[in-house]
Amino acid sequence: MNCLSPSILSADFANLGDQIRQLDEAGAQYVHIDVMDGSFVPNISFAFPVIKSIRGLTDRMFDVHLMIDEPIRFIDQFADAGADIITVHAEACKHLDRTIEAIKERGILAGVALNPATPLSAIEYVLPKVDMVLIMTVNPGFGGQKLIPYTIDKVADLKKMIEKTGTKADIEVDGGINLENCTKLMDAGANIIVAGNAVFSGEIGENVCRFLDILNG
Ligand SMILES: O=C(CO)[C@@H](O)[C@H](O)COP(=O)(O)O
Repeated sequence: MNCLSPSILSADFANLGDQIRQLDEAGAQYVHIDVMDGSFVPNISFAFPVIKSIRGLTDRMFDVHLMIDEPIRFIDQFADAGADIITVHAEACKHLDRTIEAIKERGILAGVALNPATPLSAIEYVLPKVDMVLIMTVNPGFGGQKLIPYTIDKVADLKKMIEKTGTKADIEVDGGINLENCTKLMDAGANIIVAGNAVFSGEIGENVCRFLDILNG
């Protein structure tokens, strides 16, 4: 199934609750929550208190993307705050396998993310253990960037790798995705589309519906 995961990094934080309700009512299946620590990426966003405070507003999947160093230190807090899926960066974990196990021990879904320049071989051995692979289509840290074209080939290569190994991970893509380039990523094999600016600029409900029309073919 193809799903939309709007990134609330691009939301109006003064009206966050209302904007999350708009996503929910329009049918977005996931809420993408970007956590940044100012170390792994050159920006700082928000963390547990914000996630906890919006958890009661929707039953949609909370898709928590940790752009933080050594995320294993905080898995329990993010699970307690209400994450349904926690995605960690392969580049940020000294012990990636142990970190994935720590997420799974909490009974939630585990994802692994790769920066644009990181080869797929970095996740070869953990692929059977994860529920989702997140291919960054921009360098992480900021919303509103332009998609890096070579990442589309990377998605296609990941799709082949998943098929060849008989594994079942979803493929999520994130960064610079809009109504114009979204189909290319789906054709390459992505089935979970993250979009920030393209959802939150203008009329949120209408933007979600336009994405869902594309995702539903
Ligand atoms: O993780 C990130 C950025 O690091 C993304 O989730 C962006 O927040 C997506 O925003 P757009 O590129 O779609 O505006």
